Amino acid sequence: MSPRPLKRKPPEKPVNNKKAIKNILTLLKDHKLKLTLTVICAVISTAFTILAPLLIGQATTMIYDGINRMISNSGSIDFNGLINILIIVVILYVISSVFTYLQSFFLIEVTTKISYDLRERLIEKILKLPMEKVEENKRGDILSRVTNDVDSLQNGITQSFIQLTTAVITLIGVFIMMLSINLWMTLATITLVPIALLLMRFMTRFSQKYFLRQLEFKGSLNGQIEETFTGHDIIRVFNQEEISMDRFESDNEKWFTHEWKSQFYSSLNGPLMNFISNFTYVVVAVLGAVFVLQKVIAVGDILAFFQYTQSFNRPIQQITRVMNQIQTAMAASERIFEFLEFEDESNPSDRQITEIKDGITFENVSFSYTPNEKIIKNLSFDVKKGEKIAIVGETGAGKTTIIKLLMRFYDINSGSIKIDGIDIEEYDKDSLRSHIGMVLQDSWLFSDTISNNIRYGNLDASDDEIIDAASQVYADDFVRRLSDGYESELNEDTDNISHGQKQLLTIARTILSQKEVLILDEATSSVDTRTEKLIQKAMDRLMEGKTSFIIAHRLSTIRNADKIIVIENGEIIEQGNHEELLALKGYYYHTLNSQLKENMN
Ligand SMILES: Nc1ncnc2c1ncn2[C@@H]1O[C@H](COP(=O)(O)OP(=O)(O)OP(=O)(O)O)[C@@H](O)[C@H]1O
Repeated sequence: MSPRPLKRKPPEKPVNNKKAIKNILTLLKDHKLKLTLTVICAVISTAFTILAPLLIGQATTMIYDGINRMISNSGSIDFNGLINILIIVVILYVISSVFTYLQSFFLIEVTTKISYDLRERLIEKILKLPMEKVEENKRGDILSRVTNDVDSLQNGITQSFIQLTTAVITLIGVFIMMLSINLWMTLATITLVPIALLLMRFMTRFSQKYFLRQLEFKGSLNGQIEETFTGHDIIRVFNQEEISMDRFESDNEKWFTHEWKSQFYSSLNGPLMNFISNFTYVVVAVLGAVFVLQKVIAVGDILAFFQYTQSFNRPIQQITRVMNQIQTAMAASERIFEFLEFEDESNPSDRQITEIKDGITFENVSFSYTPNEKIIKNLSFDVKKGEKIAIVGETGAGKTTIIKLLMRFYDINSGSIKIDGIDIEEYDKDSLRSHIGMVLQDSWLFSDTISNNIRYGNLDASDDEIIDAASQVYADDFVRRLSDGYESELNEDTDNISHGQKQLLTIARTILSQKEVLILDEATSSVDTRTEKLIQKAMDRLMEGKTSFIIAHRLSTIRNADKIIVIENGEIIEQGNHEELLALKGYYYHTLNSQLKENMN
């Protein structure tokens, strides 16, 4: 298959907050019970923490009064009362800790389940996407959505839920407690809140756009890292290290700049909030001193009030901090849902193909990937059941495209492709594909044992059937020579067996799958002559009695094909069997001759 230009994603639009929140809410909807429990636990644990300073304040007043009594010789500190208060404080803190733990416990259950479901939905979506969508999205970008974005969303929900609920409850509770101590001091504290909120909004708006761009570059960089890794040997062979590095550096730098800016603006929040908080502290201290002198409030109350002022500022700081996480989570949710909202591949018919009786016909088929460029032009040919048809032509002529059309990876623009006289558009796509087996140039094997790789063709196959399939394609010999035989593990890039051996294994897999129609994309990469002969024999064995499409590069291998079609720029320029095409003295004749001469040389 010919390489395709990589498409870069267009610059991302700013987050649609309303939609992102709606999407996050739909995720939370299924977990109402646990979320309610989380909130209840948060209320209890926070309420108990809020009560403690008041009691500690009372204890302080008790000590203060006791010392005064001792000075005036009229009594001493009420130690019993003091111990009672302290015991209650300890109990409050213990209960509060238990409920804080429960709050996290319920929430983690919810968020990990949400991530689990999202990952599953994303993978399911990848498998259901139409071909063009898969091809137009970079692998690294999709990978980044499944891993990074799901993680960011999970962290965002966990952190924001815990911190927001605690912060709001604390704010309300502390406000009530402060009011119960003194109205004026409370008013002085809360007048500074709107200023803090305004600053917070300003900073968040600034950092938000950088957060989003940062995620985008992360996706792009992931794609490049993956390409550098998978194409490592190619990059080295072509001495393209520098270009690769330049490309990487440019995106890495953009990531760096955006990450730096987003972190910078969000980190300004902390010092600003601290300043406001310290300012409040001073105002309250002055007012408190005046009120104590006027004997309006007790000394312990001042101490309690100071603690409340701090507890009042902390949630505001927490909210600013959490705002950034919410922004990241919303950006992540947007990228996740944008992907999930792609239309699935349509499959309107459920008509099944039980058996192919007559054959396959292409009638005046035209097709283009992009509106302006016709790749297949008015193509007509037919293949009878059990026949072998070879498709030949220069690279980029459209051979692979013909196969993609037969598989219905793309829909044709005009004409029709028929199986037994019925348009393939009238069949269920899965049923159509289930009758077709493929052996491609890039033999796709996964990291598992050799026997499981062959078994992929038919999951119910017994060990004997696997060995039989391998023997039929002459793979049994080399497999047995491996130290663990059929149980040998192929590594991630399957580079522990040769290219030719991989081909033999994929042929064995296809033999096992017993498909009626076969598509063989002949490997162009050179394997040694002995393996090449083995592969050829294996392919012949595979094709026995099947309807086969062979995309051939070496014309010597298709002499005995029932029909050969020569494609040029998406059109058939010659068709017939080997002898007929030789007699034409056209493309086939000349190409075959030049290939034979090359071989002799
Ligand atoms: N997904 C795609 N989007 C746009 N153009 C494409 C796409 N796939 C292939 N093409 C273009 O269609 C033309 C035919 O490609 P095709 O892969 O069918 O050629 P081919 O004959 O199989 O080539 P090769 O022998 O190199 O595999 C090429 O010009 C190719 O660039």
